[in-house]
Amino acid sequence: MVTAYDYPTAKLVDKAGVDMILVGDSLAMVVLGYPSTNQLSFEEMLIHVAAVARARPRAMIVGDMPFGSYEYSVNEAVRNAIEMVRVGAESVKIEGGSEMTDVVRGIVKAGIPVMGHLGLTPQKRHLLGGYRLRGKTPQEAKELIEDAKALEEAGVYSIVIEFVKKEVAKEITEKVNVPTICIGAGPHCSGQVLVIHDILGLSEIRPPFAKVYFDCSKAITEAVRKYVEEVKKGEFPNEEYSF
Ligand SMILES: Nc1nc(=O)c2c([nH]1)NC[C@@H]1CN(c3ccc(C(=O)N[C@@H](CCC(=O)O)C(=O)O)cc3)CN21
Ligand SMILES: CC(C)C(=O)C(=O)O
Ligand SMILES: [Mg+2]
Repeated sequence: MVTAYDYPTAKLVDKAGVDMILVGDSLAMVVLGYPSTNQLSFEEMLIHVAAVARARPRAMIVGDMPFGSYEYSVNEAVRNAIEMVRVGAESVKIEGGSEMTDVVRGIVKAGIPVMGHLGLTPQKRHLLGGYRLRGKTPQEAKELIEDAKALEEAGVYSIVIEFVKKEVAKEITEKVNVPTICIGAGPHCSGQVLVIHDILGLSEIRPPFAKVYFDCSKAITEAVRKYVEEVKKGEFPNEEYSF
């Protein structure tokens, strides 16, 4: 799984062969320039889910429920999940464990597959005390395993495990019967996910677990620098591009 937030990127990552495209709320930070994911509105998320859906990818589209769109009540969570599906999401992801089981049940009852998200849940970072590695103490490990079981029991079809000790992610993967999709939680998971801007070297804040596969930032700056230079020199547009 990889994130994508717009039409052309969705086309490109789908062509690369991913199984799932996550329209993550990381959109807030990597595309919209907000300081955290907490600033993203539900309306902004809908615009990006719709853009990805227009690419009609083969991969399944997972829409990340933004902060404030599923916490007030089960009713509001279901209403918003339905809105996500109306604009093109094929499943939704919500952050949280045992405390979110009623919301998971409600959304699944409405016919929408729900993906869970445990460990470092960025929307709750003030409560967790920052973007820190989770599952370091036996108590934290125990809670994560219990949360995973509670989510499975509530009906999630998969669980994202973010920035958790690899041994704990392994134990969760062994103890639940739904696939685990990990990010910064080691290799002993059913699948992996990364933020596309991290893969391409286009993010300012890059977590320690994100690998840059190709640094596009230099290529972009260089291409535009050349264009500026050619325009200033009067080399562009030349005959070929003039009509
Ligand atoms: N570009 C990007 N990639 C991501 O994977 C991502 C985002 N943005 N934004 C939303 C969350 C935030 N994530 C993050 C962000 C920072 C750290 C990080 O630097 N952790 C430090 C400690 C920082 C602290 O103590 O607050 C570490 O070394 O553990 C980890 C995960 C993962 N998610
Ligand atoms: C990193 C993934 C799991 C995510 O939630 C996001 O991109 O918002
Ligand atoms: Mg997210």
